[in-house]
Formats: sequence, structure tokens, C-alpha cells
Amino acid sequence: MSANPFTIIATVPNMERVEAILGAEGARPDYFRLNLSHCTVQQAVDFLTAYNQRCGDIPIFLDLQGSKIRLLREQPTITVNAGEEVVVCSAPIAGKTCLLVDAQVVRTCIEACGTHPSITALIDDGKVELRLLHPTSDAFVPATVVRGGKVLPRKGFNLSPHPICLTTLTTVDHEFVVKTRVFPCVRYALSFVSDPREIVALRETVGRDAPCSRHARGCFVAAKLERALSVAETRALGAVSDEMWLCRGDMGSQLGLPGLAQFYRAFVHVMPSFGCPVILAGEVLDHMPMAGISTRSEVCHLADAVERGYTGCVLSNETVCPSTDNALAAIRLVRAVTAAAQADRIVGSPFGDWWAEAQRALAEAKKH
Ligand SMILES: Nc1ncnc2c1ncn2[C@@H]1O[C@H](COP(=O)(O)OP(=O)(O)OP(=O)(O)O)[C@@H](O)[C@H]1O
Ligand SMILES: CC(=O)C(=O)O
Repeated sequence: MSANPFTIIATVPNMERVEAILGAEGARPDYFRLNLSHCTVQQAVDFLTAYNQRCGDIPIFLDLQGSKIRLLREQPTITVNAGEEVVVCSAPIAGKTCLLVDAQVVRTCIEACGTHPSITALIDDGKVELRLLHPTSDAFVPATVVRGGKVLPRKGFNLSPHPICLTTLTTVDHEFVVKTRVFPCVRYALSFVSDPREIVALRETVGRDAPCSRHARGCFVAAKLERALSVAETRALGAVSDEMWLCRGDMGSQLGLPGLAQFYRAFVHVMPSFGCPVILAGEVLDHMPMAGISTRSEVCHLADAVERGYTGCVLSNETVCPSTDNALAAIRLVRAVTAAAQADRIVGSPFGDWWAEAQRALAEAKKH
């Protein structure tokens, strides 16, 4: 069997899922990922202590929130319906259906509503959509639900264009980094980056002497591309990052789905010039968590990802989903499909003649 250079990063919610994955045949990912937005600093440290003992030789990405906006931890789980009136606020208000965000985000929404008549907020990658209305108080922003659904704590809250640009780490991320840099297996992924100074600040916070600073530039950092950026801005991020993740969940909320398609079409051609590996993230096998089977479309897209030169993918819901069986099946399927799609495997497959013909066609196209 040929080597499969396509790497798999599997998101895990807890050590039980790590154990289940490690104990299963043929479902071993190359890296794990823990999203720090869903745990406290102490929970992250406890998890990493156990992880380090069990499988510290497998690097794990710690995903930092950066400038990503999320509903607060205190957000009650509720269902909102299309047409319903709700409010966006930072603390519960009696008699109103509240969507809780940081006070700074409420202020940002109020300012934005003053200058733009129609602002949309997308929650949980667009599963719930709000139209923000003219605010009459500085405590909340009224909104109408355009697309109803379940609202859960800590889900992403997207305003487009994304209103926060950082040049350094937030206080919360700083605390996570200081407490987790002692684990040699740790790598970092930074959400919603827009400025290379954020990456530099992260490496400086980790420091050269930290146990996880085992790479050429110190600690390993993946920049998560999730918002509208120019080619020059993306190149500048690529120049200081060890790899970049194209995060299509949030990017789809930021650009809209037709916008994502337009951006994506051009992005793949510019990608080889970034000078660092690019990983595909967000809804890679979106049908697996619920259905336990992927669509043909998802499988073909994985083959395209190999062809385009993505060096791997991040599995999110696919491996945190309640069904361990479906999580294992997702990892196995990515492995099987991306291995089968490697050029040297196609040569010896029943499609070898197709591959030879494809190479001839590509060479011919290059001449013109
Ligand atoms: N450590 C965890 N504890 C509890 N639930 C988790 C944990 N990690 C992930 N989840 C659940 O799985 C979902 C998918 O995880 P994931 O981290 O990929 O998505 P996310 O919250 O949308 O963030 P991002 O956009 O950064 O990927 C989360 O929204 C959350 O509901
Ligand atoms: C994975 C991720 O962060 C996204 O697709 O938005």
C-alpha cells in the first residue's frame, strides 16, 4: 500500500473519545484537536495531563478563540422560530428571548445598526439567522428571527464583515496558552486571524523555551482562515504560519454560500503560492455524524482536495458527534478515500488507463 500523505486532524470532546479512537482498528488520525472554546482552563489542563500520559506522541491542536464571536456560556438552550422577536444582549432581560453575547459585541451591533439599515447575524454556521433591527436602548439590539432553530451556548455568532481585528492575543487566550504550553504535544490553531502580528504574539507568549516550542519558529501555529481577506493579507499570514486551515463553516457565514464558491474557486489556484501547507476544514463529511454514511458528493470533493494539493483535513462534528461508531467511520472513510485518490494508487487501479489519459490531457493543456 502506498503512503498517504493526506493528514487527518480529529476533533475530540474528551478523553473517552480519544480512547475510543485509539482503541479502534484503522481509525487513527495524525493529530487530535481540542477546541478550547468549549472548556475552562482547568478542564483543558486536566485533559492534557491525561492525554500526555496516554498518547503524548500524537500532537494535539489547541484551538484558540482569537477574535471569533460566540454566544456566551450562560446562553440557555432555546429554540427560536422564524418571525419571532428576540434581543441580542449581554445579560438576561426579563420578558425577552435573549441571545447572549459579550458586552463589546452588543456595542458593535448597536454601532453597526446605526450605519447599515439591514444587518444579518448568523448563529452556528447559519443554522439560525437574525435580522438586527434599529436599537432603541444601549442594553440590547432587537432582532427578528429569519431562520429558526435551536440555539446552544458557545455557538459561533457571525456578523459580516467581521467587526473585530486583533493584533495580539485576547486575555482569555493568553491564559490558555500560559497554562498549556508546558505540554510538549501541544500545537495551536488561531481562529479568525487577520493580522500576522496575532501569530507573532502567540509565539512570543509561548516563548522559545516552552516544552511545546519544538519547531523551527518556536511553537507550531495554524492560522484559521475564516473571514474575508485579500490575497496579500492571506500571503502575509502564510509567511508567518506553519500551516493554514481553510475553515468553510465560518467562511460560509462570512461570505454567503455563493460568495464562498466564488472565493473557493480562485483560492485553490493561489494556494500553492502561500508557501505553507493548507488544510481543509469545516463540513468535510457533514452527513457522517447523523447518517453514518457520507454522500457521493463529499467523497468526490475529498478526491478533488487531494488533486488540488490540500495536505489534510480537520474533522469537527464528524468526530465529536454522539455516535462513536460514526466518528470512527468518518476517520476510516477519509483515510480510505484520500489514499485511493493518490496518483500512485490510481496508476495501479482499474482506472489506470483513465489516469494515463488524464496526464496526457493535462500536459497538452499546459502547452497551450
Ligand atoms: N470539548 C468539547 N466539549 C463539548 N462539546 C464540544 C467540545 N468540542 C466540540 N464540541 C461540540 O462539537 C461542535 C463542533 O466542534 P468544533 O470545535 O469543530 O466547532 P465550533 O464550536 O463550531 O468551532 P470552530 O468554528 O472553531 O470549529 C461544537 O459546536 C460543540 O457543540
Ligand atoms: C473548522 C472551523 O473552524 C470552520 O469550518 O469554521
